[in-house]
Amino acid sequence: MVTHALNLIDISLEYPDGESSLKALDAVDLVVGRGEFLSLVGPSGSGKSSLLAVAATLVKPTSGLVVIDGQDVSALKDAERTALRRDKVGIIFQQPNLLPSLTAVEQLLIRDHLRGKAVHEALGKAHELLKIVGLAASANKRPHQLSGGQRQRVNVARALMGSPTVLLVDEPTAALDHERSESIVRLLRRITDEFSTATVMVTHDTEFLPLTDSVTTMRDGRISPAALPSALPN
Ligand SMILES: Nc1ncnc2c1ncn2[C@@H]1O[C@H](COP(=O)(O)OP(=O)(O)OP(=O)(O)O)[C@@H](O)[C@H]1O
Repeated sequence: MVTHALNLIDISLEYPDGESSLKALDAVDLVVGRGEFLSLVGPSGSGKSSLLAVAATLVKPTSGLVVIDGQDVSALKDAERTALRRDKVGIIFQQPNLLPSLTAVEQLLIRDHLRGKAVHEALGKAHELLKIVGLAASANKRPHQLSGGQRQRVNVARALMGSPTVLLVDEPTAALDHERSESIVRLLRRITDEFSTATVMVTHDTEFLPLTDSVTTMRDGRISPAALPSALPN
């Protein structure tokens, strides 16, 4: 049996809303394999960020299964889920959220440092990743010395430090101009190919969709039927 990197099965997510509840996700199924780059589009409020949060194991679904690398996340204790997230999931948010006082390479090392791991082990990897994202010459620069696009590249490199199987990306180009946006999406394409990550990118930039392998459309908390292959014209 093929194990998919990310498998969401019949996921529903309800948020309390006064007396009743709001269904942010409604019976969503999603499968992403290693080396696959999927883009997630849909109107504001359709559930894209909620879906990423559930896939990232940051939010527990009301019902349904999240399976990462063959492991059913709902069966895990809190500490085990945190460990799975750390080891298997890379998350790239819209805003890089870099620490102002740290250099680019230190941004990549801080996680291992906080976990009490010897930083010298990670140093080689951090420099290698900065090279991959095109920042070899900027390893010792602090965020204010970097452009918006360069900061987002540090963000991408940082997400790769844990060698994730699943890479979840929430609107990585929202704060960037056209040229920098395209180069970030091209970088995510290259990373997906080179590291065989299962990459899911929420985006409003429809012009970059051809750089991804497939497009999934959400509407009112559901995967829109138009995005299903069976609904496409023959
Ligand atoms: N923490 C929360 N508590 C209550 N309702 C929420 C919460 N987060 C999201 N929602 C609601 O869930 C629905 C889906 O929101 P979500 O942020 O997932 O949509 P989205 O497609 O990512 O939107 P956008 O493109 O604007 O970021 C919306 O109706 C939203 O108001």
